[in-house]
Amino acid sequence: MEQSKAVVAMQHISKSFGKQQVLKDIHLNIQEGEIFGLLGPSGAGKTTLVKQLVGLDLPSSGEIYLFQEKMPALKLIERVGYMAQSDALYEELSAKENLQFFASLYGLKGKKQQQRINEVMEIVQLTDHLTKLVSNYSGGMKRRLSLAISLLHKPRLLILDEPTVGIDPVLRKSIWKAFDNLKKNGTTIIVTTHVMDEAEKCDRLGLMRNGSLIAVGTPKELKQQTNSESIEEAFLVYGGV
Ligand SMILES: Nc1ncnc2c1ncn2[C@@H]1O[C@H](COP(=O)(O)OP(=O)(O)OP(=O)(O)O)[C@@H](O)[C@H]1O
Repeated sequence: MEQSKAVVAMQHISKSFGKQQVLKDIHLNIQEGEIFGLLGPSGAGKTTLVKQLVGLDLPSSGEIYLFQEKMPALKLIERVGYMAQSDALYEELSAKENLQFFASLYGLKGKKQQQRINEVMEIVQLTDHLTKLVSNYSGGMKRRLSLAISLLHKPRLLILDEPTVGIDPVLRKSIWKAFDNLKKNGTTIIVTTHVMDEAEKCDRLGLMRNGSLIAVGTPKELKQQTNSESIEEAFLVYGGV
């Protein structure tokens, strides 16, 4: 795959915490407008990998380029939207106040801010709960609010760590529809997931196990190469289980 135009290029990324090597020589390019899924069991290193991508942590070795610029680079922040695995919300504030706070960090003010807040809340179907205190939100609602916040500044690259945990299948479907719409506008999306039906919706998947990327390909390719009926089965074949 062509590296020069890649939105994300990871070269020989390794990460250790003390003696534990958590990422092992990861090499991966992701192109503009792709929905790329990172799939792997708990502890495989998915969160650690996306943290290196957004610059929340530095790899022990290797290089990361976003939009052909070497990370870490502060100016890339405005092009990247990140939704962490645990919600970083102000519980004592309303959803609207949370959105206003994050929007102002991105320099969104006045009418434009209000308009964008309405747009992102519509995407996640929380419009009717705009003024509710976050402490009164359900777990799934908090996930959706976090997603709305990550969309506020219209990032070109969206990195989502298990965005649909605690969200029921109907809403999950509508959120994936929103991802498809963002993709159509050229947004690149990286999503970590445990959910197999979500994995099937990705353009390409990276299968992670024990800190290594053991296979990369479209869901169809991964199944064909392993003679598998499902991604789950393909994963087990690649993992040698
Ligand atoms: N700050 C840290 N210090 C020490 N070890 C860490 C740290 N962060 C992650 N690890 C270790 O790195 C390994 C990978 O963790 P990571 O959270 O990346 O996995 P994951 O694939 O995202 O798992 P899950 O699906 O459960 O979120 C685990 O063994 C974890 O304990």
